[in-house]
Amino acid sequence: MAIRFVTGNAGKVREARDYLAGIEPVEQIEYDYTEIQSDSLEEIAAHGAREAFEELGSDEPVLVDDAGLFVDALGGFPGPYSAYVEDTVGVERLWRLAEAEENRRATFRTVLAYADENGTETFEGSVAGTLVAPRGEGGFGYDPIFEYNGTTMAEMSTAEKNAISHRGRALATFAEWYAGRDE
Ligand SMILES: O=c1[nH]c(=O)c2ncn([C@@H]3O[C@H](COP(=O)(O)OP(=O)(O)OP(=O)(O)O)[C@@H](O)[C@H]3O)c2[nH]1
Ligand SMILES: [Mg+2]
Repeated sequence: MAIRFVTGNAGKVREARDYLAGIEPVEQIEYDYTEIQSDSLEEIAAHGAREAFEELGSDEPVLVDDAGLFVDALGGFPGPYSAYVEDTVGVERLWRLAEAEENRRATFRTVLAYADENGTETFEGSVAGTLVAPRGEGGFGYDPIFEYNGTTMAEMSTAEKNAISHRGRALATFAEWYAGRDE
């Protein structure tokens, strides 16, 4: 059965399709579920997936992805507020904030929430890296300033990014659970 990926972010869809190719088709649905205010990506994603599954109707499962960039020297900022900060401060100025710090380590986290008639399951993935001056044309969001092993995520192909990224890791855990679930 197709999985309805509820998101306005085409980059997330590209990565999920690349990872789940041969497992299940992924359909993008642009439904604006409530992103509750919380420190927990898991709570935000699980709440969104449940709401979307109930509001959208039909029995096809839904998937929601809530992600954030946690900068060590900034106490984890912007974290769950990463989309708001991308829109207001912007990626370039967030880099300039980090540039002033000696410690430029950051972690990207994503929580995937899957909801169907049996309930809601969540899957987390994270990756630690270093913030750098923007490089690369691929990816989306903060990818140009997030370096992993000498390469920014915007310099990677979708498959290369999936092999190391927070989302790729969450998708791997999800795919393993999905293959073993009772239908
Ligand atoms: O460098 C990045 N590499 C990634 O892999 C990645 N994944 C998400 N993001 C950014 O982090 C915020 C998440 O917010 P978010 O989870 O609410 O997503 P969104 O608002 O873009 O879409 P959605 O809520 O409709 O799914 C947004 O600013 C995204 O651009 C990423 N940046
Ligand atoms: Mg969002």
